[in-house]
Amino acid sequence: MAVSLWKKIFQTTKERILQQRRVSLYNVAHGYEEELIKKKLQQFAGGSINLSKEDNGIGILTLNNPQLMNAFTGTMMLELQEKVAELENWKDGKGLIICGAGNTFCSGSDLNAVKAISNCQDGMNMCMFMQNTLTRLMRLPLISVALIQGKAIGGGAELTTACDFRLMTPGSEIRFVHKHMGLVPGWGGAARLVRIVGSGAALRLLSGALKVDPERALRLGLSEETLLSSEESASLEEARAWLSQYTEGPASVIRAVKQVVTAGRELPLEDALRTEKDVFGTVWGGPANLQALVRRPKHK
Ligand SMILES: CC[C@H](C(=O)O)C(=O)SCCNC(=O)CCNC(=O)[C@H](O)C(C)(C)COP(=O)(O)OP(=O)(O)OC[C@H]1O[C@@H](n2cnc3c(N)ncnc32)[C@H](O)[C@@H]1OP(=O)(O)O
Repeated sequence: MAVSLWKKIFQTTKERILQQRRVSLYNVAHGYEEELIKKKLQQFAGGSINLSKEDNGIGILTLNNPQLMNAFTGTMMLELQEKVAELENWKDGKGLIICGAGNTFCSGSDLNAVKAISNCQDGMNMCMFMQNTLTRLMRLPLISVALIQGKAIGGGAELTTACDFRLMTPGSEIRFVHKHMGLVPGWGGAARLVRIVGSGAALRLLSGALKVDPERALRLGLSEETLLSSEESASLEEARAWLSQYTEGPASVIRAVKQVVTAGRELPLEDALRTEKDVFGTVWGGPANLQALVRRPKHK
């Protein structure tokens, strides 16, 4: 009886944590028509989003449309949503690196597609589609890093803010060019940028459409580190090594760490505390905890 009650409580907690992660910001109640925009996006094909899941629990997500500086075509937006869903179901995952093919990050949305869907309804639906996807990406229980080589422009700059950390290669730049396009960020990039660099710096970056080089990004706290190499595979190796400092250890614990930080970042204090309690319950008395109690490590 007691065992089945505990099982039920544990199951409900787990479901609650999972639900919180997958919940979409927008649905029909907001006038969002996902099937409509998916059909539209399908018409603008090209490029791909590639995901490789390594045995060490690190995923590498590559934006692959180098002819257009990895601009997001419609089908790439759809593929990104699919890959995020795949990562949500990857129980052994601990970390994620997002990078671009051809040694550049991403130049935002494909301007050819944007021109064709420049009416208000399509624009709103595309905006809600990308916000839903990038919010799910941000909430993945994986420690995520944007590896910025070359240029991260417009929506590409926004994508970097959906990651926990940004690493830049020498000579790379992040630039919110939206103002020059008569726009503001619409993929959630402004809201996230304010939380990363503060409202004053965010206002300067957006209203000036300023180029952010690695030095400025470090000063602003937008980037964690400037890597030594700007060569494609060497910088990926550096990013892997950087991330491994934080993903060392059992997946259950690393994922739990990300979950409590996500709750602290997003929820009002009391809700964050409750989530922390729920997540704590998933690791307390778990294998890693029991093994540590046997080993009794000294943290000198
Ligand atoms: C909310 C998101 C928002 C939205 O649309 O809703 C945005 O993302 S707005 C921002 C959209 N992006 C841009 O305005 C970028 C425009 N492109 C550039 O500024 C430059 O191409 C740059 C800085 C990315 C790269 O410059 P570079 O000199 O290194 O290369 P090229 O200009 O020769 O580019 C090579 C080739 O790629 C084409 N290209 C680049 N970006 C895009 C794009 N976003 N959409 C479509 N095509 C793009 C560029 O036109 C060149 O093709 P070519 O046939 O040789 O002209």
